[in-house]
Amino acid sequence: MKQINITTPSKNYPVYVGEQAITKLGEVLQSLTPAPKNVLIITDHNVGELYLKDVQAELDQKFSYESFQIKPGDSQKSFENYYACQSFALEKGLDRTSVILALGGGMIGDIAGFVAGTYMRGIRFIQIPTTILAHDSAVGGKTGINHPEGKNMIGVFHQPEAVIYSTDFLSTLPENEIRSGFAEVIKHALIADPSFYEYLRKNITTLNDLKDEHLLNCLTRGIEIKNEVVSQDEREKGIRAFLNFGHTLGHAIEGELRYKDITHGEAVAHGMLFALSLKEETIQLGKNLKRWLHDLGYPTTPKNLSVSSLINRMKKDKKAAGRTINMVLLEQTGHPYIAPYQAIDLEEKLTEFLKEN
Ligand SMILES: NC(=O)c1ccc[n+]([C@@H]2O[C@H](COP(=O)([O-])OP(=O)(O)OC[C@H]3O[C@@H](n4cnc5c(N)ncnc54)[C@H](O)[C@@H]3O)[C@@H](O)[C@H]2O)c1
Ligand SMILES: O=C(O)C(=O)C[C@@H](O)[C@H](O)[C@H](O)COP(=O)(O)O
Ligand SMILES: [Zn+2]
Repeated sequence: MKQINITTPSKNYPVYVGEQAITKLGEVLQSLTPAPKNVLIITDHNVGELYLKDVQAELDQKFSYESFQIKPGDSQKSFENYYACQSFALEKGLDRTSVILALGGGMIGDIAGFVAGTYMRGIRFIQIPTTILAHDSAVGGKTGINHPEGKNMIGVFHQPEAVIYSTDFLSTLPENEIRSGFAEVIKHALIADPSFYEYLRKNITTLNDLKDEHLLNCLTRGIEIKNEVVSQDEREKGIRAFLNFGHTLGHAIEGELRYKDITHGEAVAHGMLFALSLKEETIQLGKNLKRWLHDLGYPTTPKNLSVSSLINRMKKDKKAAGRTINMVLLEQTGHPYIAPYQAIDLEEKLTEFLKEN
């Protein structure tokens, strides 16, 4: 098992990654001060069915616990479910010593983290990620829920006590979720590490390659890159915005599709291709990435998207300032920067992009 230490101004914490990492859970909980009075596991029905018993087995006879399950899917990262989790926590008598366990992918990590960050003004939580994508979402402390008007519009920065990443849980992921998670791995490589990008290009030529040592390398290097950024800029005053590469359009697509019918990573993949298409210097990089993604089975952009609706959503992006849409672009691999755009200029480019992709 590997350990990566996350260092942020508000908290330092370990990420344990590897087969059977879940066996660390009891030890991690026992090390907390004050000792938790009780534990609340929040998960979704799919993950609950598969792995809740493994987590409960680590708690049995040591901690008193309750479990709460919500429906799967990003449309469930909602105010209604946030409220339902809070009500359950109150009913079950969680107090300020209690700990929430977020067992699932990024949807669960984000909503359960937000519940923890706001219950009685903030209690502790532990991330137990079960998707490849969650190498990104479980680290760095961004938590929150969606609003029909925009993705992750309501939330808090709240760091977990630990991340326990049991890679044996990843064996049941469906193919589209493997693609979704790998898109964020590609993002980390593109914004921060040209040699890691080359490694991925060479070694991941089919989804089948995403296992064993390659999978572990993807997760650990992705987490290290995220830590390098978040440790310098926890609250996104500057360089953390680079982690949003591909997200300005990606989030707009997810919102237009009502957080259904597309995975987060697929939407981000479209957003990265769009960003790379905007500058002469990265057009070839974008064309190569497009061919690779196609070979890995990523879908083309959804049809029937309204350009003006997408642009309206991009204007409300959290990086936008006044009427300026701030896009994360690359000078080249490993060199991200922020480029300001007026909506009218992006509209034309997006129309062209959607026709060709
Ligand atoms: N906080 C952050 O920094 C951050 C970073 C990236 C993404 N996100 C957020 O994360 C969310 C996406 O996360 P995700 O891609 O993990 O999606 P998800 O949590 O919705 O999981 C995807 C699907 O896979 C299922 N699933 C999860 N683990 C499984 C397993 N081991 N085996 C079988 N099925 C499993 C889930 O039930 C769900 O149907 C989005 O809401 C996105 O905004 C947050
Ligand atoms: O951690 C970050 O910072 C990121 O931007 C990581 C993204 O992959 C993630 O999707 C994040 O939730 C987007 O944040 P938002 O602030 O744009 O909602
Ligand atoms: Zn993301």
